[in-house]
Amino acid sequence: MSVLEIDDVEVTYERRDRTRFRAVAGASLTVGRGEIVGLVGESGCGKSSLARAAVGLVAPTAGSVRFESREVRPLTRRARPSELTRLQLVFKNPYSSLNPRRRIGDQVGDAIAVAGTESRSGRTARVAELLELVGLPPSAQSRYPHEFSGGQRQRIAIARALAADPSLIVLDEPLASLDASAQAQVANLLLDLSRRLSLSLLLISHDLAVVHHVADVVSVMYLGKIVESGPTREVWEDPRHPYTQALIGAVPHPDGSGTMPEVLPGEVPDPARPPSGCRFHPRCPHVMDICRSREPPLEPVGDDRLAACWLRHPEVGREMSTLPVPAHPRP
Ligand SMILES: Nc1ncnc2c1ncn2[C@@H]1O[C@H](COP(=O)(O)OP(=O)(O)OP(=O)(O)O)[C@@H](O)[C@H]1O
Repeated sequence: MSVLEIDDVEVTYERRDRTRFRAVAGASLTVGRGEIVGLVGESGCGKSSLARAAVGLVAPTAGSVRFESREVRPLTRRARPSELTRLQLVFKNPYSSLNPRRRIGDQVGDAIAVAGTESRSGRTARVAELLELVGLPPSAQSRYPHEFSGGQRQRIAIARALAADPSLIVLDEPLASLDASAQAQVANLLLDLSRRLSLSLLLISHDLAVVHHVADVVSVMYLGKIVESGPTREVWEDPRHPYTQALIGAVPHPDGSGTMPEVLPGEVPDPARPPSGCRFHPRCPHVMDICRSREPPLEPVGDDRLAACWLRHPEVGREMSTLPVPAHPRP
C-alpha cells in the first residue's frame, strides 16, 4: 500500500520579471509503507520543489498529492493540519532549523508537544528515547545546537521529526552538508530507523551513490520530469536512460580516484526555457532526430521499471544492448 502518491504534479514559479516557469513539469511517484524511495538529479532539476509540494509547503499548479489516502492541501498560515502530522520534512541544513538559544531537550520536547504524541508527564522520558533512537546520549538534552557536529545536528533534526510518530519523512539533501564519514553514519541511521519503525522515507539527493546505498527504489529527475525509475539495484546495475548512466558514471570511485572524465557535458538548462523534444537532448551522447522534436513518454522498460527515452521505445529505439553503459563503482 502507498503512503504517498504524487500524481502528475506541476510546480510553477514566477520570476521578478514576471516570467512563469515550471520547476516541476508533471512528475509522479509513490512511496510504499516502510519503503525508502530516492529522488536524484542535479541541482536545479526540481527535486526540492517536488518535496515541498509533497508536504504541502507549495501548492502544485496541476496534479495531486495524497498522503495516507488523503489529499495534501497547501498549508496556510494557520497550524499544520493534524492529518499531516505523520508526514514530516527534514531540511537540507540542520543548523538553520534548530533554535540556537534553546537546549536540545526543549526543542525535541516542543516537537512532541506540537504533535501531541505524549502527555506532559511522559515528555522527558520520550525525549531521551528519541535521542537514543538517533544515537545520541541523554546528556545531549541539556546542550545547545552549536555544541554538536553537523552529523549530530542532523540526528537531532531527525529526532524532532520522529517526535511526531511519522509514517513518512521527506528528507531534502539530509547529507549534503556533512563530511564523508558523517554521511555514511547518517545514511546507516536512516536505513536502521526505516527498518525498525517501518518508516517510509523519501530521500532527496544529488548523489546517486548515497541513494544506491539507502533506497529500495529510485526516481531520477531531470529538468522537472522523472526520466527513469525502478528498483535501485537494477537501475544502478543497468541504467536505461542516458542521464542516469551519466549520473552513475560521475560517481567517484571508492578508491578515491575521483570522478570519471566528463560524462555529462554542460549544465541543467534554465527551466524557463526547456529544450524542445526530450529535455535532455542537448547533453545526450545518443541524441537522434526525433529527440529534438518529440518528448519521449515515460514508459515501462521491464518489471517495475520506467524510462523516458526514445532509444527504449520499441518502434523508435535501437536495442538497449547496443548502448554503452559507463563503468561504475561496485558497492
Ligand atoms: N521560490 C522560487 N522562486 C523562483 N524560482 C525557484 C524557487 N525555488 C526554486 N526555484 C527554481 O526552480 C528550479 C528548481 O529548483 P529546486 O530547488 O526545486 O531544484 P533542486 O533539484 O532541488 O536543486 P537544489 O538541490 O539546488 O535545490 C531552479 O531553477 C530554481 O532556481
